[in-house]
Amino acid sequence: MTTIESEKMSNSRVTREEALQYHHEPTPGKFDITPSVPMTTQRDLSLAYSPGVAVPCEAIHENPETAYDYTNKGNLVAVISNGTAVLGLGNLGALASKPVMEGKAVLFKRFADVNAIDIELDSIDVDEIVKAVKLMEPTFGGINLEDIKAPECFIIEQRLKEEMDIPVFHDDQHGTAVITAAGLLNALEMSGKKIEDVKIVLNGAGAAGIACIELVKVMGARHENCIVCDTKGVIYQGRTDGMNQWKSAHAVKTDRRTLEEAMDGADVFLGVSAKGAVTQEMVKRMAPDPVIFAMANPDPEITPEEAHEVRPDAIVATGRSDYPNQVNNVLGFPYLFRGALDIHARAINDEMKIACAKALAALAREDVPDEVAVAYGKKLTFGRDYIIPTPFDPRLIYTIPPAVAKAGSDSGVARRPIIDMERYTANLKSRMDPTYSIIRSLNARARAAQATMIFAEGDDPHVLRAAVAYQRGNFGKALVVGREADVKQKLEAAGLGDAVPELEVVNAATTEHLAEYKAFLYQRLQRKGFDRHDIHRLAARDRHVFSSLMLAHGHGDGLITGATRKSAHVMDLINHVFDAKAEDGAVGITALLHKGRIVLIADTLVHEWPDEHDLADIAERAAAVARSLGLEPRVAFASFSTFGYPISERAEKMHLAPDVLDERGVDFEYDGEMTADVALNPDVMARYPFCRLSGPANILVMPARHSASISVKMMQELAGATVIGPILAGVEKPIQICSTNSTANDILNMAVLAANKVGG
Ligand SMILES: NC(=O)C1=CN([C@@H]2O[C@H](COP(=O)(O)OP(=O)(O)OC[C@H]3O[C@@H](n4cnc5c(N)ncnc54)[C@H](OP(=O)(O)O)[C@@H]3O)[C@@H](O)[C@H]2O)C=CC1
Ligand SMILES: CC(=O)C(=O)O
Ligand SMILES: [Mg+2]
Repeated sequence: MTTIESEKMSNSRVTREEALQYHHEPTPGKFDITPSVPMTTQRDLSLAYSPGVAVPCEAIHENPETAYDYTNKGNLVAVISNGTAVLGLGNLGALASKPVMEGKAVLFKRFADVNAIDIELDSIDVDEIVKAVKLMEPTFGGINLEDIKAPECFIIEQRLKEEMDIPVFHDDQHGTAVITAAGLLNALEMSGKKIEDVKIVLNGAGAAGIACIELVKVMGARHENCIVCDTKGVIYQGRTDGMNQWKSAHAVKTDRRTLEEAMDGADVFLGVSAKGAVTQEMVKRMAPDPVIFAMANPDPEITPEEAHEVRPDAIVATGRSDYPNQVNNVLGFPYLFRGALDIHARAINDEMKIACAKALAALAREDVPDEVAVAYGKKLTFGRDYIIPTPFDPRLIYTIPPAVAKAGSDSGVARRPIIDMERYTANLKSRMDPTYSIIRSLNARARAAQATMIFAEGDDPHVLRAAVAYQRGNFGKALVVGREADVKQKLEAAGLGDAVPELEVVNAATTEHLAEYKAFLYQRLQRKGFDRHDIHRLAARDRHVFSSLMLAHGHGDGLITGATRKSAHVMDLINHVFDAKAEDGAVGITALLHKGRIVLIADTLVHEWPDEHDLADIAERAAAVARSLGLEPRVAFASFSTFGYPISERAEKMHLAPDVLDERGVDFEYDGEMTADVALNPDVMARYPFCRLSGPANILVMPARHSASISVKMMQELAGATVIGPILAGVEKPIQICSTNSTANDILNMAVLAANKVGG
């Protein structure tokens, strides 16, 4: 299987139902707004609203620049569309463009920590749109125009730039042009050609097309070497049909009239037009080592498979995330605005765009760090399948905005230039939520493991959704335990009828291995009061036991269960097949993800009331799990007392546990006992200068299972923390016990964790 095939398979199975469900749950749409200040007391109310709010109002009235200090203006961008060119889908109107605009807003946040709000304007009148956007100037630090069709977009952007004192940036024009320029620089280097010499064909003379060809010409491409086409074919000198001033500027003297003729001998094809606009016949006519950027969304002008079939020597890029070489403005707009906002820019000018393109091109040539390779499940090296950085590259956030900010400062559009670039870069690094990269690494490792996962509870719709997602996400094979008719009916009811033929159902009543399983179980339980009748009942009728038997016999690599029954009960059943008790060394560890932090809580599942030796065992197991997640462990033995005060019989074991680890000579940091605030808050920890932890704890070993479990549930319910686990460590095979209120996504996360254990 080629890289392209495997890469495409891993992500492309997005069904209509999945896309609609993604947009519907947990709440309709793709983002929420949360306050960043306390808003609980009467005093908070007095500060946030009347009378306190009057003070910043007057300050801003006196000095408008202080709006950047006292409001969210400086980190707020409006994503504005009228829906006249929604991706390559055409004029869907303002309302139907909202999912794309919400999506762009989420990408701003995810990739560059820029707050963005979508605004859909129900108008095709240029004057009306200009007026509406201009009136919003006080609110925003920048304006990102999106999916507004040409030629109106050119007039709207130009007028707004002239009339507004904040950056106005039409992403489809300049975002696309910047990324195209970056990709093209590298692709031409690969094919050993010079931009001054190459023959370029551009298909699509709209927002994206005109901006791309202009930037490519600024970079050195010669006017006479560039042929631009639209729906009417080649834009030649003297053409009158379907023309406008922006197209006319790129008309050339030529006899060629069709795209097919234009492609004859071309070195580069740039497509920002529509699905399927390019045929294999056209591609065949291109020059050796052709560069093909088929960037129409959601479907390209020609797929990489089609292009490579007839031209194995082609360097191919698309706008999609499921092929190598994603030339998409997502690599630009988050970082261009981050850099622009951070210097309180008045505009995003050409210097900033060129700096962005050059920085992107340079980043793709750099050695790709292992963490990126792990996240993508393969080593990326500068070459035909890697001419541009991948959108999830964590280096983008601290590489591109500094280049943009510097260019903005040097070219005079900064209200507040960055003085200390090193410090700025360090701030950008710490700005991004580290939990993203951990989750991505877990996913990548799970994909590499290709584990066959047993989903024990095939009668539960959440479990079925997770099993389908596991398989469609290319993590491996999902085996669902249940009755075929029942699984089919539940899948259909969940809107996943098309997944029925994909999932393998294992029915205990009809499996060929039942006799083997029963013999194994009888061997284990015969001296524990179980007769052959009991064994049959357990093996054939209890899906937790049956699934555990499958796992024990290697008929699956990992087991996911517990979504329908209480975990303690499920643990008892699993213990019939595996040695997963406290005395066997089993430990339950739950990961809490909240506000960019990951904290492991242990033991949330197995030890009811551990003594100091058990606590030391738990710490060791948790430290190993932390390392497998890429965290350097810092263990705190949590208590209601800190370093011996107040004295209490209940806290004594927490006080003694570090001594046990001292004796064992372990290779990670630990200390205690201490309260949760000492463990987690560096300022409070600083009151105990002798504390041996070098930073806030990322593992809290709890005094008992009840306190561990209560803490997790409180963080989940009160703080909205994401919970992964409990991860069952210290058991021979990967088993994950979900909770009864798990969502399909929680269950999928558990399967990913189990697959990570299979991968080692
Ligand atoms: N990968 C990326 O990052 C980006 C990709 N795009 C994609 O580029 C495409 C165009 O977007 P945008 O410029 O905003 O839209 P516009 O509506 O502004 O322009 C569309 C242009 O494409 C031309 N066109 C449409 N269909 C064909 C066809 N079959 N053959 C030749 N030309 C055609 C139109 O011709 P005419 O003038 O004759 O009507 C027009 O010139 C979309 O598919 C969009 O998804 C856009 C931005 C970023
Ligand atoms: C990517 C993008 O902005 C588009 O296709 O319109
Ligand atoms: Mg767009």
